[in-house]
Amino acid sequence: MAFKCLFVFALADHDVKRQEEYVELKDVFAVKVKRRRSAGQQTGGTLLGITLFQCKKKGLKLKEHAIHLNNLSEDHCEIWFKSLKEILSGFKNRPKSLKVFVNPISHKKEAYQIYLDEVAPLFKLADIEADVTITKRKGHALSILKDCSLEEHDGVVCVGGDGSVAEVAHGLLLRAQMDAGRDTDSIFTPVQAALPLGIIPAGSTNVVACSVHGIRRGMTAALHIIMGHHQPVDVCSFSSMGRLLRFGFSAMFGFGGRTLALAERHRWMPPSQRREFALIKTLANLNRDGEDICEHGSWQTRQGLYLNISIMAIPCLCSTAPRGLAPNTRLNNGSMALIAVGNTSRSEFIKHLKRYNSTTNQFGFSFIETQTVKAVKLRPHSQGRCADDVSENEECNTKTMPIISSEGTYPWNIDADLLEVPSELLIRVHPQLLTLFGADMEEAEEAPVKCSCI
Ligand SMILES: Nc1ncnc2c1ncn2[C@@H]1O[C@H](COP(=O)(O)OP(=O)(O)OP(=O)(O)O)[C@@H](O)[C@H]1O
Repeated sequence: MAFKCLFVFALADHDVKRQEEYVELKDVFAVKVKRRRSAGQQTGGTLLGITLFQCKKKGLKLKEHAIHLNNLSEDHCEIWFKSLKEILSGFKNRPKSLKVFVNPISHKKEAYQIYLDEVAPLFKLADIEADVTITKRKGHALSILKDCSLEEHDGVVCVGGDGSVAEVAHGLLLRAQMDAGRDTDSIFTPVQAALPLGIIPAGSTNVVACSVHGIRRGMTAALHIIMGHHQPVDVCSFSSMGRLLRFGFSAMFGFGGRTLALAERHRWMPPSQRREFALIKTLANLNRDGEDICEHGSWQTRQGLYLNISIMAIPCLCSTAPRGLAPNTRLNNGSMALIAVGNTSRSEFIKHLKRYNSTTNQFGFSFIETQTVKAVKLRPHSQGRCADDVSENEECNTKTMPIISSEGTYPWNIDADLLEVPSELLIRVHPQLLTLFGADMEEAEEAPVKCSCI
């Protein structure tokens, strides 16, 4: 639907010229009557015309752009305002009511401020009702999503980092299974989430937001929600002993799981410091886990010593891996990337890690195997493995250190969240199980490859 505007403007030499410009109404998300008011005046004021708010695209960024149409007639402005409002309210997928979860402790504790500064004013402009919960503890969003009435909402929004996004995505999907009467204590076929999920990135890595928006920007994320841009994504389910543990987007076992477990045990440290500490210490104590990996299809089996195993349903873009932790998968190609890093020397492993930051293929090593899979069963083997919190000077002795943690479980890093799993884990991909508010990254231009760390 194209909306034709005629602008008349005065040039510097006072020569008046006419110039025609077009605005497509599908790019407009709000309309307001414009009035001049004195300071403190809440109502009334001198009519100036109407203002259209357009969503403009520049590369991967979305920006708000105001177009003022001057008209001093109350009657004309009222007709225009009402007609435009009616057209805008007819656009499919644009939410009118949202359930919003804000994690106040994400990253530098700035999630609520990001919401207030960058998101809430745009929601207000677009006449979107937002029911905001500031989460009080881990699991708070999940417990609300299990019980609350979702009928009056058109979407759920999470303002936070990957841990928060994973919790809200899991909550939405779990709720859908409960509503559909699925038995999650069995290997079941899950149903899709009832509502789309919007992500306002406010964490430290934001891999889900970056994978679905291409960039980390509150305004872009908010405008994708307001405009109702839908992006279906594949989701994994993680089950052990026939029971669903959770839904998620990515999992790491071995180096990735152990680094997170160690970081979690040093929660008292500032976030970036504890991540760096855990990374260095796990590298220093680098050891190999014995694993069986069965891939789906004809269930191919691999058995051996591995340093790390990653299974990812989405590319997992972030600033430290601008092409993604799993550049060989897509948001909704119905499969997962399995990346198995076999036994090698510490220096070769570090070379592989460093390549995530560069444009060189991080998987171009003889000790790495990548596969495209629909399901994976991973069974860790009880053989020499170091505990991660050996003291700084203590040598790691694989003969005496316990294979599994004191709780008798193996640490998995599932969407940056630590999950202790007692035995074999079954990971299945479920095509397009969740809809996110975001760009179609297949159509979007490639994000520039920049690197900074490791
Ligand atoms: N009020 C709260 N106090 C403590 N933990 C909370 C609270 N609200 C939510 N959480 C939990 O905090 C965890 C981490 O949050 P989040 O992922 O948003 O931040 P982050 O760790 O800084 O970011 P990233 O995961 O991108 O590194 C989540 O698992 C979430 O469940």
